[in-house]
Amino acid sequence: MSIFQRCTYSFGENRAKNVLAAGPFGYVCGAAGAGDTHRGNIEAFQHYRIRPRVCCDITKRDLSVSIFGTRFPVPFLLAPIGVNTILHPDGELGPARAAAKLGVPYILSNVSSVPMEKVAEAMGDGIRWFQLYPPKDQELTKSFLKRAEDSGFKAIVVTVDSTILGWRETDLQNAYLPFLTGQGMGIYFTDPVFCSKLREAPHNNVKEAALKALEEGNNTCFTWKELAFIREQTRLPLLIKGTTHPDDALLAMEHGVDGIIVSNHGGRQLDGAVATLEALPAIVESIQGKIPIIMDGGIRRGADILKAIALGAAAVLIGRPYAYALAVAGKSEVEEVIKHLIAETELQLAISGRSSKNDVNPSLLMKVK
Ligand SMILES: Cc1cc2nc3c(=O)[nH]c(=O)nc-3n(C[C@H](O)[C@H](O)[C@H](O)COP(=O)(O)O)c2cc1C
Ligand SMILES: CCCCCCC(=O)C(=O)O
Repeated sequence: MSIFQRCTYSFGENRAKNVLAAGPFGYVCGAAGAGDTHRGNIEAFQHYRIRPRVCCDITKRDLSVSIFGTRFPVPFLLAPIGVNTILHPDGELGPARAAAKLGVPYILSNVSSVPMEKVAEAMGDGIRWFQLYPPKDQELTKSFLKRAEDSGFKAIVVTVDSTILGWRETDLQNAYLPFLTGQGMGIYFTDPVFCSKLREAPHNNVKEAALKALEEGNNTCFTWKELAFIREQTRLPLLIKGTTHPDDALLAMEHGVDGIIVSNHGGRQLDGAVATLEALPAIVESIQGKIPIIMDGGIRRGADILKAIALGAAAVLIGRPYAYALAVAGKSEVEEVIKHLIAETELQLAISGRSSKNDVNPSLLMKVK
């Protein structure tokens, strides 16, 4: 089976491929190295099958989940995906508005093409979290965090698996790096601390400004010490995104994080890395329910969402499926993806003989491979 055929309904890669040029399509669909981890994330869901119960009252169904004291209607959020203007002119405003309309939380990428204040304005009361690629400069870190707090973002997600970019062969072949034309720079280029480091305004020399931003994000000396610094700077719930190792999950908790996102960046960073669904149980075991664990990587279907929850995830992130939809027709198509995933997950839950997310536990699954 091709991994191109698993996205919900008709929102998959194929439709995005029809509307995107080779560079942007390769960027979103591509992965690191041979793509083994990207494929592995998706295939891992086939190693588990759902074992439904019957003769259960499934008339009332509740998919809602509470994280950091906020109740979400469904157990998924939209993953941070940067540089959305390569997919659609609305950029991040498309998924942000779709998520807000349907009550699904949206995690805004640090490399958004749209400034975070504009995304916040577009979302109104919609639940939003801010994803940080910790820059080298701590003053810039503080500025990003303050802007996020002032704009009503309710949690900070620090992505820790991408202080250096992976070996992305499709992008290398296409010589494609969208940041150099200023895409994905909406937050950097509007930041006073960042702009004070430049010789001229970013829009007068886009390439130089973008290279400076990439240099900030290329933070190869980021360690637990710098995470502790971030912890001190915000009272918002703090999550790390990008671990698959139980020891790192424990270390993160010791450094005061409030949640873990088990992720390998959709296979875009370390090829050959363990699939996230396979990594999840050991992390659940190590954390012992003390803080919520969210996972992403390969979630394409309602069945995938149920399987991740059964293995201990509090919620999951939807990544590429909404990016493909954005490319096809902007906000309205992102809404369609979200609606389809909600409907499919709810039906899957019911037909499994469960009426609430709280009834979903490892007994729902059978390991088959
Ligand atoms: C085009 C693209 C851009 C991404 N940008 C970011 C980003 O800015 N920050 C981040 O933490 N993760 C980023 N990710 C990773 C996603 O948040 C998520 O971990 C991944 O897409 C999950 O894999 P899946 O899409 O195959 O389900 C990006 C992924 C893609 C496909
Ligand atoms: C400074 C980090 C740039 C990351 C680029 C966006 C991303 O996460 C991805 O393409 O994957």
